[in-house]
Amino acid sequence: MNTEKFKGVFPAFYACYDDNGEISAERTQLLAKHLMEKGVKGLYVGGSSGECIYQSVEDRKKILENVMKAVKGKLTIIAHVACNNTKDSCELAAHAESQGVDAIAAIPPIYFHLPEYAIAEYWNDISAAAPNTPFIIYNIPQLSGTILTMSLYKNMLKNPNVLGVKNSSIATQDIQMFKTEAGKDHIVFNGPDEQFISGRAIGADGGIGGTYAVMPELFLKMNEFLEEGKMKEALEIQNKADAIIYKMCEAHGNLYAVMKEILRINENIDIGNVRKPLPGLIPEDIPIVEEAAKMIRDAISELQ
Ligand SMILES: CC(=O)N[C@@H]([C@@H](O)[C@H](O)[C@H](O)CO)[C@@H](O)CC(=O)C(=O)O
Repeated sequence: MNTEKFKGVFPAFYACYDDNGEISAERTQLLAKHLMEKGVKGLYVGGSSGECIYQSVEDRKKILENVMKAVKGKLTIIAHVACNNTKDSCELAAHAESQGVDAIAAIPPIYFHLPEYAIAEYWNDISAAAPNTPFIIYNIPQLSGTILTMSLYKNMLKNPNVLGVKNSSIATQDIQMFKTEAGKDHIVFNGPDEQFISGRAIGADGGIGGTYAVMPELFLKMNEFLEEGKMKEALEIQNKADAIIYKMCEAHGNLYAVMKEILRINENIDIGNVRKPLPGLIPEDIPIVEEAAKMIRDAISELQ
């Protein structure tokens, strides 16, 4: 497998809605082009930040098709396809392959706590529906309720299409364990943006993050510094990024609602609001959002 194209900064793509809350093809393409111009390596489409759990199969196909149309093969595209049932997930996996994505990804099944052999079967069924596309396990135990154990990972590595893990668990040590187990020709992505540099330092090849899209410059610069061995400089930016994330998390509205508003303020890009039941912004959130938007502008202007 060519793993080079998976190394770097991958914003988790946001759901782009029109003013009625339906998927907007135009706004999806606009955001994809905007991020491409910022110089990111690729996009992670249809994950948590993409509000996948609140979208229909048709919604998700439409988003991916428009991202593919916008980037025209110039970015590495990873499509998250899990739908919480095997049939729909396989349909999205086959669709993603037909669109020419670089990899597909999937969380484990949620709600019922299934035995590991059933989780492996779920992932392998999805992978088999896109037989010519690498498969990435999305480990996000705090949301999915399932931990990617080493025994489950070892079992999954028997599938030659398994490329690695997008690791959103909080312990960075997990990154090291997945990396060591699978070896050089596999990939591990850092999930928590708050510890981008720690994840990269312990072995992550790149990062997929929900907050990158509002401040790609900061994550690109951190990545650059890390590649040059400049840890002190990278840490300085990480501290600023973390302060911004904590500020954004102060709002009553969901983090994605905050970030969509920040895109409007800082970039003049309107991708609509969040879909219910995610809470939208309330008037009291506006000063918080404005402050976070300014913190982002300041941090970018301070980059060397
Ligand atoms: C729990 C969670 O949502 N984690 C995010 C982080 O990027 C997160 O938004 C960020 O670290 C802020 O807390 C990502 O790992 C999720 C992600 O990349 C996705 O949208 O699929």
